[in-house]
Amino acid sequence: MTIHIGAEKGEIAETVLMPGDPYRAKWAAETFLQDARLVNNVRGMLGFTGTWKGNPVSIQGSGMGMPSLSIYANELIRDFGAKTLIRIGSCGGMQDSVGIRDVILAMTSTTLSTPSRGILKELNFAPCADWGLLQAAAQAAAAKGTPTHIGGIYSSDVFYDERPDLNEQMVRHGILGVEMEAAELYILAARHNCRALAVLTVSDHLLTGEALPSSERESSFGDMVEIALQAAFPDAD
Ligand SMILES: O=P(O)(O)O[C@H]1O[C@H](CO)[C@@H](O)[C@H]1O
Ligand SMILES: O=c1cc[nH]c(=O)[nH]1
Repeated sequence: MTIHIGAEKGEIAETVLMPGDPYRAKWAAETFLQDARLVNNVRGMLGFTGTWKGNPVSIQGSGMGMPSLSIYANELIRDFGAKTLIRIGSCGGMQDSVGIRDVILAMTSTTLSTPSRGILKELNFAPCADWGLLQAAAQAAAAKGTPTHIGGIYSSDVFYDERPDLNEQMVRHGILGVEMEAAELYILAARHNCRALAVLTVSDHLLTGEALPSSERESSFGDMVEIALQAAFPDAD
């Protein structure tokens, strides 16, 4: 048990999927896991543990933004022994070629800052996904036929952005989408010798203004969850 996660030692699996939305955690656990049970409800940041094709899996909400993600990822890694952390998030599309409901696999993430800036100082550290997870997720997405894009994303500290010039530069430099957690997840995984990946579903589009309602962001992104599970356990059948 930690300050933010009420599970007992051993109740969290080594593989953890991390949506920002705790209700997406509940939906994903109830939809995709066998024998899923609630292991955390501190602050309503729901966490569940069950199995997928016989493999233990936890699904723990991270909250929104890198400071919140950092709390949960730190405790999952340092106190509960998590080794593989896969974000299952929503994002805003930033390229014409990226459509609503498409999946983005984040190879790397650009930021203005992260909670790790205090220790990285002047370094422009390049947060990157675990190659094995990325490769397995790409294969899983191709096998499903899900429209999928692989490349760089932008992890922003703000949802309501007042710097359109920054978004313009992201678009110009080929960034596929914007979300708010992946960069710090990748940095923490690197620091603690864990594996991390962000599998994202495009919920809205910065260029077209299209947007899905919150109900769909909570419980309709099944391809993303299956791709994440298959990436974690590529040999499962
Ligand atoms: O849908 P989730 O996983 O929360 O991800 C995205 O949605 C939230 C903003 O609405 C931010 O957390 C952003 O990263
Ligand atoms: O962080 C996010 C998530 C979804 N859509 C956005 O525009 N930003």
